[in-house]
Amino acid sequence: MPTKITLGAFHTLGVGAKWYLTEDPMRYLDLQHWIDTVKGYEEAGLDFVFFADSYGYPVLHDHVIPLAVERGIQFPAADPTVLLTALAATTDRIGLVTTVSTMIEKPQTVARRFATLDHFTKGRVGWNVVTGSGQSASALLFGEELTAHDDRYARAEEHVQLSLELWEGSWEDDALKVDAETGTFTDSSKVHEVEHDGTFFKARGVLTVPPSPQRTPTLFQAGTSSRGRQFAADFAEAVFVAAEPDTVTKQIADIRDRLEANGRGRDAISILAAGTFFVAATHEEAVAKREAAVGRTSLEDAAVLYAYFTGLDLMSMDLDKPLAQTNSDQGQTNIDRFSGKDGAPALTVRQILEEFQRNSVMASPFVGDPIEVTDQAIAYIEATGADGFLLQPEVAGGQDDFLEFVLPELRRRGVLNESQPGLTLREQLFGAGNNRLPETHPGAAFRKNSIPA
Ligand SMILES: Cc1cc2nc3c(=O)[nH]c(=O)nc-3n(C[C@H](O)[C@H](O)[C@H](O)COP(=O)(O)O)c2cc1C
Repeated sequence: MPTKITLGAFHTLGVGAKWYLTEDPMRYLDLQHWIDTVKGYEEAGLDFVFFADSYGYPVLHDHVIPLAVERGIQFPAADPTVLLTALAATTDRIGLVTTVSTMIEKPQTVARRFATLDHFTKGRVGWNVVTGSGQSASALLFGEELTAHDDRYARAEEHVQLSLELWEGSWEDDALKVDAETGTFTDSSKVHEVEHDGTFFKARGVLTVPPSPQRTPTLFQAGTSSRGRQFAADFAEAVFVAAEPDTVTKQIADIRDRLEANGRGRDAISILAAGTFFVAATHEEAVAKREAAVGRTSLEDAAVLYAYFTGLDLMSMDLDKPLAQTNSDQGQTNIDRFSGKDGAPALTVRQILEEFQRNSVMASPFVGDPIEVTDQAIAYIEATGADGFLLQPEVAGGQDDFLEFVLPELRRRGVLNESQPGLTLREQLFGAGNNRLPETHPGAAFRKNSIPA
């Protein structure tokens, strides 16, 4: 068990899956709603809030699936990087993490935006690096061919390498002078042009944003395919996983083995398991909440959702047989999850649809009274080797239940990684003083000076 459990809250800037059960489905476009929500998380003591993002939406046979548009399934969604500046201004200790895919924008753009956000947040920003869910849609939107799954990771690798070089290698720590007497703004001998001539990107020049508190934003990652886990072990500092406990345990052990092989140390990544919580004063009330949140997802809706994550059309397959296709350039995690890999049984197409109806891409929820669920949560952390939870939103409870019932009990037991004022996000995850990438991270090799972090 980690010394302390880390907690984050998951959101998207999209309409929620069960929007029809909520009072105000459009509040996701209301800035004040997010300011109030995230302020509430900060006051409750969460370590970070995470906004998932993608340019994608459900597509089959090169066209948006009409049912996705009609029912609001992974569609529509707005851009969360724009939201982070407002949250930077209205919070002062919670970590602010969002996704930018390495498939859309160039490293130069991403590096500049996150360096700016790192200043505005005083070092509280994190970048969730993904190769992108809903890839068919975003490839079509940008007028490109769909890039093969593992090639997307090759591009992600080069993207992050160049971004790291821009963040860590452009400016020496003491390059900025701002000396009005001499009129010297920057010591030009301490600003270096980055040169890169790669397969996917080319660059010669400098990052124009002066050094920020973390330099490199805290790097998150979320794809758990085999290629994704290697990418995590190479670059990530925090990873999101979402699967049943046995699978999560194997994924975590695998990521930590790969970390060790890379010389980064088994604890170099904070692994956060996506968790859905239905908690109430009594067990029975909690079960009733869970039932109330099951929603009206039809098998057709579930198939749309599955197509979004995998590109596979389950409705065209034999419902009583296992998946007719087990490779997809769209996303491998939710195929591997059901196709008998890692010792788990292969599910039939009907069982997969039913599982997506119930839990979508998430694992089964925690359900019970506050003591039961706190015990379950701690047992989960001990069994899987995860470092904490990424709390999922739910219409009938979810994060609110967790904050009301579980958080106080975890706090009473002294197992929380209490969020501290004045720390960067990296320090929040790895302890005070760790505001910069550790020397064992590949990004450290780009530093031009030897001033310790
Ligand atoms: C908790 C969690 C959050 C995720 N957030 C995003 C996201 O914001 N954007 C995205 O494109 N993919 C996100 N993913 C990952 C995708 O589901 C998908 O696995 C990945 O983009 C494709 O890589 P893979 O083939 O290695 O799975 C998330 C996954 C998890 C478990």
